[in-house]
Amino acid sequence: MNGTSTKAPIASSSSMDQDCAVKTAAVASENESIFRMNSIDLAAFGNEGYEVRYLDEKVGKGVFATKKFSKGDLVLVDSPIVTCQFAWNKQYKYRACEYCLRALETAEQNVRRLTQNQTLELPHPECCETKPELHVKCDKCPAEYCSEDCRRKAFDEYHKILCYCGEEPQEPVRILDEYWRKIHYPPETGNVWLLVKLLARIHLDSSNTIARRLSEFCNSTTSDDEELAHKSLGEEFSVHIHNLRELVVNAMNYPNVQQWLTPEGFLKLFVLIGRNAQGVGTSSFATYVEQIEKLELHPNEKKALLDHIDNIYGVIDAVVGHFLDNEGVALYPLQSWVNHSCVPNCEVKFPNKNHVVGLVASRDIEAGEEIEISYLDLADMQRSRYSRNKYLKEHYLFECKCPKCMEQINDEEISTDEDEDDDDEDMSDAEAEEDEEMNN
Ligand SMILES: C[S@@+](CC[C@H](N)C(=O)[O-])C[C@H]1O[C@@H](n2cnc3c(N)ncnc32)[C@H](O)[C@@H]1O
Repeated sequence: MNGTSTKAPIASSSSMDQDCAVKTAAVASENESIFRMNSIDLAAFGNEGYEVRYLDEKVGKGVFATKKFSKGDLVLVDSPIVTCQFAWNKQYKYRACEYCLRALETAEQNVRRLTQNQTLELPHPECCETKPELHVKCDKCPAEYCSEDCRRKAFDEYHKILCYCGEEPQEPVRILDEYWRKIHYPPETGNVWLLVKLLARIHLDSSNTIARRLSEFCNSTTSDDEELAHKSLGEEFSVHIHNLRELVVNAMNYPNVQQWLTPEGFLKLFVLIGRNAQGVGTSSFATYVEQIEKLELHPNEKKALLDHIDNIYGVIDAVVGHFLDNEGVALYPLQSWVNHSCVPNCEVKFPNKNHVVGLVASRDIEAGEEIEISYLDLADMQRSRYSRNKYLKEHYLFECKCPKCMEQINDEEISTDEDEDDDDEDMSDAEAEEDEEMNN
């Protein structure tokens, strides 16, 4: 799922056989030795409001409402296995909790940085939810956390083996970080750190729970009928994938993760993340604005306040454009089973202002309907059917059959200008260096 957007639907829920609920799915393809899907007790993932069903070989699993939801209801909440901030977002000093991505700047610090105006003042400071008094740092590296709880969880789950432990430029994880930034320019949609953190978690997890969970994600690099191949299998990526693997091997060469360090295993893990990860976004200013909107003030005062906020957004737009939030990516055990539609019934939100994801009904949903989100961001959703599906095929290995795509099925097969920008995440070394210099 892209950026801070989401994923969208599958076959329209109405066309789905509502009796197709299979509570236990064994859907491994024979040759997927590394990631063989175990039998999953899908019923175990049920909840009061939804259940997970196995649909068919092509689509795999999906999540279905078991009760009626009204527009605005929170349908599902999930916490990730791993989260990481985008490399460039961090490089540009967007301060977020290393564990949960909660914004660490106060709203005022946030707008001062984004507007490059160090004298800007925000009224009603009580509306800022940032709690600097709770923030803690790693003893050895620059990692910052929103609370002692996040610091401890990060340390136990992965940080004890990923901490920079100093500023040595030859540190394998630093080299990997620099290489990633050189080949992956904003807007970022993924991060090799998610993969590294995942390997660290597997290495440190004596109960093998993480490795088992990994086997539950769809992970093949081609579609079932082998007609569609993931974009990262393309020739233009082969050198980068080769180099990234070597750098990850240097950093993470632990005996119990070897199966994911072979060329085949690494590629599968890379594609697994691409097909299943969800963008996460947090912002202390946006949270502040939400609280401001709830204030009960005299109408004139409220209007003046909202005008002031509008002006600030205008300046931010002129200075940093859309590069507004702390942004990153996370891998969710349950939310990643929600399929895509170009006319989704749920929106992805972050109700706790951190990496906890919530799906909120964007319209009324009937019991039995499939829960669907959009894997495309708002701008991409406006593209032609051809453009939307080009992206979905290359990144998610399916062609969308949602009502909107079916309605547009006879439209001319034309791409929009944005298609040409599809590879904008890939940057030449020269561009990256130039940008890094600007940043320093
Ligand atoms: C994040 S996973 C969603 C859950 C997935 N169905 C599973 O079984 O784990 C994304 C993958 O689900 C499948 N998928 C999602 N939406 C789909 C749709 N509208 N039509 C067909 N396949 C879809 C694609 O294989 C895609 O790469």
